[in-house]
Amino acid sequence: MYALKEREMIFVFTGPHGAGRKTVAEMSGSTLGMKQVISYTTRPPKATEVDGQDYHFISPAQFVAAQAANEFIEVSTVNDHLYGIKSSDIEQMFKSSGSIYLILNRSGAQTLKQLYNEHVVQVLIYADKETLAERMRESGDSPEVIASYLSHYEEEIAYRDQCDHVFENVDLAHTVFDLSKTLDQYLNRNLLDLD
Ligand SMILES: Nc1ncnc2c1ncn2[C@@H]1O[C@H](COP(=O)(O)OP(=O)(O)OP(=O)(O)O)[C@@H](O)[C@H]1O
Ligand SMILES: Nc1nc2c(ncn2[C@@H]2O[C@H](COP(=O)(O)O)[C@@H](O)[C@H]2O)c(=O)[nH]1
Repeated sequence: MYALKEREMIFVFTGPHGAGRKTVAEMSGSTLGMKQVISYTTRPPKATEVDGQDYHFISPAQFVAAQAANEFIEVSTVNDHLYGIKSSDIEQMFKSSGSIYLILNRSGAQTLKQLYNEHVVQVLIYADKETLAERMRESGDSPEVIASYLSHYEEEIAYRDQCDHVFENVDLAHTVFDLSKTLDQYLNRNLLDLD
């Protein structure tokens, strides 16, 4: 496992599927100069997804081989598909950025917190169930896919009590503004510590 240096920070975005975690994390991330660590998954790519950008899409056999070689620091199964993060990718990202972010479900967030403790800031992004269903319908998900994602809603929302910050994402610009301001405090705190 990669040992973090004193001022290195990991921001973990969690919350229910479709809440806008990816959208707000990318927007705040680019403003604040944070890099995303991309997960590996055995889930097939959606029409709009790009390999290496949204996920590293790999076969179940490739995933199992990487797991057997102890390459993942965290693995999760969602809707029968495997997801994981490689320790080497975290180390690589820290070579070019003092802080990184990941988008994970609650089990992934929990594992990162256990592994890296005070270096991890957990941020929960949410919207109400009907808003999420509407967003998923708009992006072309079938009723079955929507139902299967929403079946995790309560479980993901219940994690809010263990998160450092919680944002309801209704107005996108508003969420990104508040989020960036909050995360900037952690980054500035580290800069001040350097003085
Ligand atoms: N505040 C918002 N208002 C309306 N639509 C939004 C808002 N935030 C995000 N969206 C849209 O909702 C959809 C889901 O957003 P996003 O992919 O960022 O969610 P996510 O939580 O990362 O979910 P996923 O697990 O699908 O990656 C996208 O089409 C995005 O453009
Ligand atoms: N614990 C982990 N969760 C992950 C990882 N990569 C993504 N995710 C989360 O899984 C669900 C499903 O993702 P989807 O893209 O298929 O909708 C979602 O909550 C992701 O944030 C990971 O490496 N570990």
